Amino acid sequence: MLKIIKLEKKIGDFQLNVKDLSLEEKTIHGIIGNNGSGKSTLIKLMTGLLKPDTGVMDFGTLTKRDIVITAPRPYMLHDTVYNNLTYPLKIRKQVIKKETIMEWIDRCGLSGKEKQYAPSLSSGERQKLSLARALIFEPEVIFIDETMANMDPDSVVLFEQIIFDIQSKKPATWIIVSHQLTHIYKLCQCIHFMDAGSILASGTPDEILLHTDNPVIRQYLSKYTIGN
Ligand SMILES: Nc1ncnc2c1ncn2[C@@H]1O[C@H](COP(=O)(O)OP(=O)(O)OP(=O)(O)O)[C@@H](O)[C@H]1O
Repeated sequence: MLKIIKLEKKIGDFQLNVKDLSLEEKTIHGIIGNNGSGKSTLIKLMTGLLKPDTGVMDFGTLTKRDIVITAPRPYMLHDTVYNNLTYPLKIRKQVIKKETIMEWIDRCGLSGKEKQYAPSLSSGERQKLSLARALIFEPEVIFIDETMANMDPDSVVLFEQIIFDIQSKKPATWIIVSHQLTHIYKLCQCIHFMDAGSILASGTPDEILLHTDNPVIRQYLSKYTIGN
């Protein structure tokens, strides 16, 4: 279990205040909520990119090396697509097999682009590469902050399949921030709704996305059609 107790962070006028959040491991979690509700701030705190004012985060025996976060506008190393994929393996002193790198390039729909300068990729392609770069070293916990927002629908489905494939073989813990609710509904086993810096509700996709009585969540959902 990844546990958070009384986590607080003030940034300007914004106050994050997560009293108690427990995330079951080897499960796919979604974090949803309106713009500015604190989703990115929460996962930046959880991954150590931001320092909390107060609070306890207990991730058991997991260390920073087991955790990865991908951003909506991912940073690309000033190098080739291929070398962007070898980097996470190098820093973790893992074996680099050309075959594995090429497999990931193919798998995420970047075939033929291995020698391309990564910063010259399109925004959707950069998101695909950043996800491949995050997954290639088989992390225990993966935080995805709207990293599929610029992908075309086929690519979103491709990554959904990659995620399901990983879960069937060597399950990881996923925390996915997204406004793509159909995608969240399909993927996640547990959904957490954020409002004004706090977790307003947690539950199954059906409880949160289909059958909630909460007026704030209903208002948020009223803009969406959740389906295939
Ligand atoms: N460096 C900063 N300085 C001032 N305010 C900030 C800073 N970083 C975040 N905030 C504010 O904190 C609030 C929460 O931001 P956050 O990015 O966590 O929201 P979010 O739920 O991820 O939103 P979105 O759905 O738009 O991505 C916002 O109101 C934002 O303007």
